[in-house]
Amino acid sequence: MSDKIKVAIRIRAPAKERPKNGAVKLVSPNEVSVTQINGNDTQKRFIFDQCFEYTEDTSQDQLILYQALARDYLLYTLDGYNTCIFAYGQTGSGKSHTITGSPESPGIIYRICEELFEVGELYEGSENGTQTRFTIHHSYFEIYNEQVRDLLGVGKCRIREKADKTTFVEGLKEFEAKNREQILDSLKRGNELRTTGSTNANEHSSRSHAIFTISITQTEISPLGEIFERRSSIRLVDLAGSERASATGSRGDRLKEGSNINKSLSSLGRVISVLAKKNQTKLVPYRDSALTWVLKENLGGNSKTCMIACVSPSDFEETMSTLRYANIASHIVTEAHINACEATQDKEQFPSMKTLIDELQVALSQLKDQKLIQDQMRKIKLTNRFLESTVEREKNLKTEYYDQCMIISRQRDQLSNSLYGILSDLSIQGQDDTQEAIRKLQERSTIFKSLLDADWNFWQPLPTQISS
Ligand SMILES: Nc1ncnc2c1ncn2[C@@H]1O[C@H](COP(=O)(O)OP(=O)(O)OP(=O)(O)O)[C@@H](O)[C@H]1O
Repeated sequence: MSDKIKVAIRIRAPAKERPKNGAVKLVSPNEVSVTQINGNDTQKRFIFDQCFEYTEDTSQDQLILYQALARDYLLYTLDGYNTCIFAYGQTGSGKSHTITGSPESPGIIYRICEELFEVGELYEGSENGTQTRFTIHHSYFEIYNEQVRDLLGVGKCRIREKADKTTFVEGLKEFEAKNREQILDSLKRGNELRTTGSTNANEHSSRSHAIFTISITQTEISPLGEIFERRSSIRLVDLAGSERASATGSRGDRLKEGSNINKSLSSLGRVISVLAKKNQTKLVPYRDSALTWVLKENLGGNSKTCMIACVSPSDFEETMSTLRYANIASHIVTEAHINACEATQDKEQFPSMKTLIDELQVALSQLKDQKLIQDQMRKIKLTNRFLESTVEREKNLKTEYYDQCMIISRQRDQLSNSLYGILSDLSIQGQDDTQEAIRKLQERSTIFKSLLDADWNFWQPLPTQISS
């Protein structure tokens, strides 16, 4: 799909250190006027896709810019397009403020991270049997004095060309991120390593071009095991600022850096003007600088790209130069397409994903078996506890019965003694007392029998039936 590079203008809040020879104003949401304050008050007007003015509430300004402009690029990326937002402008005009910002006044990267994971959670999961997985990676590098340096990994990297003529940074480390904090932590670490320096125009001036990339892989697996994959990335580029040595007061290293920055921005300008010409047949000089070589696809290939041109409200010459540059860029057309591949096209990956599904199914059935064993273990433990309490109860019962048995045995002894006494009496006293002795004997024999019965019951088997 052919797509024009979108160009937006952002007018920053006035800064004390800036010259006051111009007045940049918003005429309408897509038009700015620049007036030169030189007695004649010459005015020029420029039309762009969108224009943003400053207000007293910096944080609110950041939110408005994100919602009205940058969010669309996150959504395009989620649709599967490669996208890029780059901030261009003179030094101190608010590029880093726009791209990164600060925790108090978060810029585009902060806000993208916030929404990316929220949206990721919504997309992920299962619907109609189709599983969707989201994987997010990020990388961060700078181009300083024409050298590429990984800000998250170690050392220098090289820009290489692939067989399909796209370029990539060889050796650049990509890190997976599971949440917003992991990306923001990398951003903080990278910014601490990024080359900055102090100039007359900006106390914390970026002396390198910084490129932060978030890559998203969305994998959908249908119930039949077919795989549909989208891989896309969003590049957030904070360019070093164009500057005039006289304005920045640079010397020594700062001067050398400044000259390299200007060279690469001029080369970006040349690439932009070649690309902006309709039916251009001229070779695009991407190789002229590391910056244009690495941004090749974003400027003239498969990418939806947005340029945010940052300007100061009162600096006539610099603002005019930025707006002219932006105006040329607004004519560039890129060819963005959704980076998706279906299972049928992705034959190499298909068998490996099928193997993965088979392995997952085996693991699942093993887990089910484990669950069964756990259930049985629980039952056995319960039965065991029940058996223990039954044995304990039996023990107590036996003790009770034993005590009763002792009592009975004592009573039986007493009874037999008494019987023995009666029989002795009988033999001593003679006939008259016989009747009385027999009566006593019968009475005691009844008691004796009942005691014997009780004794007999005691030896009945105990109730031993235990349910499992
Ligand atoms: N729109 C804005 N509102 C409020 N403050 C801003 C705005 N733009 C920039 N600033 C402030 O101005 C200062 C310089 O801005 P910033 O560092 O973003 O400029 P820059 O274009 O990245 O400069 P350089 O090219 O030198 O790195 C910072 O303190 C920043 O917070």
